[in-house]
Amino acid sequence: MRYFVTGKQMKQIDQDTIERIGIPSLVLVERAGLAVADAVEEIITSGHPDLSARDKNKKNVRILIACGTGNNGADGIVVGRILHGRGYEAVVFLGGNPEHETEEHRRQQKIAEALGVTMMRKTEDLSGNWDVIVDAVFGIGLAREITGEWKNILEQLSEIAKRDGAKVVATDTPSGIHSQTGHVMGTALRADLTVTFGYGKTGLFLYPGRNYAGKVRVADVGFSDVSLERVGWDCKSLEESDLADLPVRQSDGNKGTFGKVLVIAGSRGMSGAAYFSALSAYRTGAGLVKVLTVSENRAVIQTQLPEAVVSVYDPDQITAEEHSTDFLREACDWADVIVLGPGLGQEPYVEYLVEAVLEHAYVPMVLDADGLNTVASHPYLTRYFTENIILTPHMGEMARLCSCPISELREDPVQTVKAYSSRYGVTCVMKDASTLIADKDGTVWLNTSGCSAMAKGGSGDVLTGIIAGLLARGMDCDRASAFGVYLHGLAGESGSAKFGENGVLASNLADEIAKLA
Ligand SMILES: NC(=O)C1=CN([C@@H]2O[C@H](COP(=O)(O)OP(=O)(O)OC[C@H]3O[C@@H](n4cnc5c(N)ncnc54)[C@H](OP(=O)(O)O)[C@@H]3O)[C@@H](O)[C@H]2O)[C@@H](O)CC1
Ligand SMILES: [K+]
Repeated sequence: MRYFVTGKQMKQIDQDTIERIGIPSLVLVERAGLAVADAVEEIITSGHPDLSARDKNKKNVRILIACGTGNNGADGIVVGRILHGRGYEAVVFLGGNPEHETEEHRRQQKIAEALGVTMMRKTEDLSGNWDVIVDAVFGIGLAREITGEWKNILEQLSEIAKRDGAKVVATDTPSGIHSQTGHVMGTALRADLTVTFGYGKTGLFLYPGRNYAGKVRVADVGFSDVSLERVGWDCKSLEESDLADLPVRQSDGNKGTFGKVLVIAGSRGMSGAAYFSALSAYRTGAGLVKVLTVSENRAVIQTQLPEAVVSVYDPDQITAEEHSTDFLREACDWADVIVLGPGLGQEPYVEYLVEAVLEHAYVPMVLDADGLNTVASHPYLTRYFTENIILTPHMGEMARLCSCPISELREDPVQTVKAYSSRYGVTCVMKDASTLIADKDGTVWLNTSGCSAMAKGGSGDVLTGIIAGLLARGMDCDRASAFGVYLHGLAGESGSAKFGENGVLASNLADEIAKLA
């Protein structure tokens, strides 16, 4: 499990480490600079074929370290000093008003001066022919939109990097990216690699920040989890080693042991969503899957997925009249887990169907797609929400549920999903390029697996089925959601490796999940 923090939390961790624990700031800055210098050298010697050929003569490798006036700049000066000491042509650019330089910054300048490191202040000198640019302009101290001189400098650095084909290594955060929201604050310098200190910063994993950060490496520079526990964190994130926590399949189990999933999905002329959810629930390990759908879909689903039990209804019989939905009560009683919504459509009867299921279900439920749209158009249905419910809206559906534009939801996505879950006491999976999951207690998971292959028809139905499968295997709503999203992303990655990001289909995702879950 990884923990991501906001810039503000990281500052408190800094403070706790220095003031309470007693590790001097000088030590932290030194280790931060060393971690970046090592990463730069790694790029020079391995990642960049042109450079490794010239590595025999380190003096020919030209590295620019662009430094701001804060402690991010102080880290940068350390990077310059270390690389200079290792024999590279490392040049430190000091930008901004010298009167604003921090104590650490001044201390590092003195050391660098004593060792003969080249330092310059004129922006005209930026235009060398650089192999690597180290961005040490702004870190977690970026406090406002970037304008004026710094905007010009960062834009100039972007152009120079492009022109020279230089690799850009960001120190802690790419300058211009908000460490909490991932927003571009006026302008930002795109990195190939970001070496971030202590803990991942949420903004490096949310878009557009994620695009600017490139590969992210978290370097241990001396912070301790003791400080993290005191200060708190913003989100959790699953990693491959967490898959060991998936429930083990009992060797003496039967199909009842592994849970019965009821998929209430599909509408006239629309059977695909029901099929993908049911297939994925089975592929994730559910013992028995029943699809409850309109009569017209019986034949096609039985043919596509003979393993599923298919039960049907006539939509014309579902009305506001109470007994018209009695069959739904019986179906709910049968299930250990319910999926409600994929491909249900938005005909008037769907409101009565959704209400009846929400009212009569006492087991964990994944509410998706048209189930969500129905709740958005009939907000009174939220009164049936319980902690057993997982909502899986994409951003458009979330905007409808919250009655506000997507742009507003993205202003602070972590807070958006947290506020919704806490308000209604549900688990909410807000699906986006970086999906966020929040439970009723305010814990947020940020998912880092997956790729653009996931943005395709049927992909959401597969995710719904995966989460249902994990619920059927006995996981709690919050963990089933976080693990489901993570596995879904991994399935996208392994599917892409076979078919390419353009070629992966929802059915491939369901097939890949079989090997992962
Ligand atoms: N001991 C430690 O603390 C450790 C810290 N570490 C490192 O320090 C970094 C945090 O350092 P930090 O707090 O000094 O902030 P930093 O990111 O350098 O930026 C502040 C400067 O930027 C300026 N500025 C801000 N926004 C601006 C804007 N829009 N436009 C223009 N200027 C703007 C602001 O100016 P001011 O607001 O004062 O005018 C100030 O001068 C952290 O990311 C990590 O790299 C590690 O070494 C571990 C130990
Ligand atoms: K930076």
